[in-house]
Amino acid sequence: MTTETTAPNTAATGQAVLDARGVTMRFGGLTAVRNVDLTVNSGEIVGLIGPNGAGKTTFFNCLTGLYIPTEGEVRYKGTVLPPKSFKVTAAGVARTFQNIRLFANMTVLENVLVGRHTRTKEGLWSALLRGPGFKKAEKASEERAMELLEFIGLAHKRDHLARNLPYGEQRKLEIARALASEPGLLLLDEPTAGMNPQETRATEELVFAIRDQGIAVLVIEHDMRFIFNLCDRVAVLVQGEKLVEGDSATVQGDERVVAAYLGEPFEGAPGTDEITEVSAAETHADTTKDAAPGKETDR
Ligand SMILES: Nc1ncnc2c1ncn2[C@@H]1O[C@H](COP(=O)(O)OP(=O)(O)OP(=O)(O)O)[C@@H](O)[C@H]1O
Repeated sequence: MTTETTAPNTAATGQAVLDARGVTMRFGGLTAVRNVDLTVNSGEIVGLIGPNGAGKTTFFNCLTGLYIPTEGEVRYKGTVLPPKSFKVTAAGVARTFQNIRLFANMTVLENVLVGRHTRTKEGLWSALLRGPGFKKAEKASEERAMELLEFIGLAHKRDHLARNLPYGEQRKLEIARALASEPGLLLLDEPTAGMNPQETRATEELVFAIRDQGIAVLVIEHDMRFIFNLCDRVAVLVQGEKLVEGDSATVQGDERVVAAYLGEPFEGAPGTDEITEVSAAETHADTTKDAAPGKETDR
């Protein structure tokens, strides 16, 4: 695989913005995420990759308060995040979803304004009475929303209904809505899914521009070219466990990553201990059966 580093990271990387420690998420008997540590520092773009069902989205959900992890702790700028998604957003962590979740019958501008609700202080009465405080806040919010629409290149479509936008623009609008909450960390879940190569390239530039504005980014994506071009660091999840973490070259050169994607067994693979135990138990059961008196021979 070729990698071109199109936009080297000139932003200063530093303090941990996100610090997830020992995150485990179980659903009944299934451990979807097991003891995962991950740090994202200021100025960084970090990628999270892994085969289907590896636990990437579940991990995102643990970071953003949609799930309360069975074990582990998630800190944003040193403070443990509350287990409620709107509080996580208010704290400074915004996200987009794998499946677009726009308000289809609202305009482009209205969708971005919705994203600002965690940043407006005007109360219910002020909003209902549309008093001077509310009007001032509303004007400021609209100005900021328009700035964001300029930033993502959709200002000219402010009054279009979200449902009428082409797919790639809907994805961009989701990003603008997430940015409207003025996050310090943006989590993107498959931002280029369904995009053509030009749209993917434009998204790459957009993510670099977001990083250059001082927002750290954690991104899940299946498009490896996109990930390896974009990210300062990449973590690989396999069967809920972090297998490898490093810069793009390290991860691309790791045979275990290739093997995990191809579904080939490798030494130390997550789940290997369990598989070995089950095979040993099966062999033991077969041996016992073979040795048992009265065993029928194959005919
Ligand atoms: N709410 C849930 N209840 C039960 N099992 C779940 C739940 N959410 C996810 N899982 C299971 O957890 C595992 C990890 O799923 P997850 O969606 O996090 O993987 P993923 O890496 O994001 O996959 P993909 O790349 O296909 O989106 C899967 O086995 C999935 O079936």
